[in-house]
Amino acid sequence: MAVYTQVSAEALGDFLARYDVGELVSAKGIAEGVENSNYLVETTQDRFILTLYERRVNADELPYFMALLDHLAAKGLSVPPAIKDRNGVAIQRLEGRPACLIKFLRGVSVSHPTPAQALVAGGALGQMHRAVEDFALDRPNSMGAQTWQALFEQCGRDLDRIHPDLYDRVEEALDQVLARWPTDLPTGAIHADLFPDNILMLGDQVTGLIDFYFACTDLRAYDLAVMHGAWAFDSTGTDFFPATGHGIVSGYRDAFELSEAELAALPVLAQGASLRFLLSRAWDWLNTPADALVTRKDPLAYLRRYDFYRTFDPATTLQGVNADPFLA
Ligand SMILES: Nc1ncnc2c1ncn2[C@@H]1O[C@H](COP(=O)(O)OP(=O)(O)O)[C@@H](O)[C@H]1O
Ligand SMILES: N[C@@H](CCOP(=O)(O)O)C(=O)O
Repeated sequence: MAVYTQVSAEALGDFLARYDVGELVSAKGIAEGVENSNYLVETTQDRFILTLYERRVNADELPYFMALLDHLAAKGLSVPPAIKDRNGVAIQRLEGRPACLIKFLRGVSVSHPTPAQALVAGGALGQMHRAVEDFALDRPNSMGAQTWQALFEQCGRDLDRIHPDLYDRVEEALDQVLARWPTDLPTGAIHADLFPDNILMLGDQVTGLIDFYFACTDLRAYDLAVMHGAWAFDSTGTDFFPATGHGIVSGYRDAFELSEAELAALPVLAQGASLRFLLSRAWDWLNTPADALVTRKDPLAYLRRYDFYRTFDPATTLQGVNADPFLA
């Protein structure tokens, strides 16, 4: 459960009084998520999400995220903009943390996406990339390829407390991936964390894209690679579901464009994405206080994905499987 900051009823009542949203009826901490504290807030008028920003979200960067959400919403995408108070202010403070009241979107995130759901989800990413072609703001990727070596060194030999040889494995993998990291592919605003838990769906329809707090300017195809890894495996990273992986890439291509160069780079981008989530999960695994109300995510599930993508990478000597995981 991700509730790092407790919000008292009194503080929440005072906070809501700044808005035209009615009176507080109830507030419940939301179990899902690992980065921020989220509450489902019900008032006499509507439901809202209350987010208090923790950990990796820098308060100075909230205006970028809010501008991106406003831009996407203005283009007709189903994303949740922050509600503005009576003075037009969206970014507030509550219980000592930066906080926003966010539009509630219908839908649920699927745990076992079907190929049909992957197709529409990949399409939603393509629509997002199209919609930001005229988005003017930039934000460097705070979890991008240039940051992985430092995060690896911060984890250090403690990685071997998670799994014997993990330090050596990651060191070698980083050398391999960073040496081949592409720099000449199209860039734009990317979501960078479009896991199934960040897409709300009803049946085979996407009803919302949420959790844009890793959004940044980076390679568009990297966003697709992140999504492929997050959607096309079981949660342990052991079983690969080819039709789901194909659905993500096909849906994206139907909605937007994917050049031959981007397609060719997907294996190394997916390896890099695997290392990115392996490292952030490993850091959290080693540093989350025992009493935190959050479920830590398994770093090794991304070591398995890395091994999978490495096997498919034509640039390595470790081939041996014929099927292409990205194309049908
Ligand atoms: N705008 C929203 N509408 C409906 N539910 C939401 C919304 N934003 C977040 N949620 C719910 O809260 C959960 C956690 O939100 P998320 O932004 O993923 O948290 P975190 O940033 O901590 O990972 C989501 O899985 C979803 O259930
Ligand atoms: N998706 C990341 C962790 C970030 O959590 P989220 O709930 O904000 O998506 C992972 O699975 O490691």
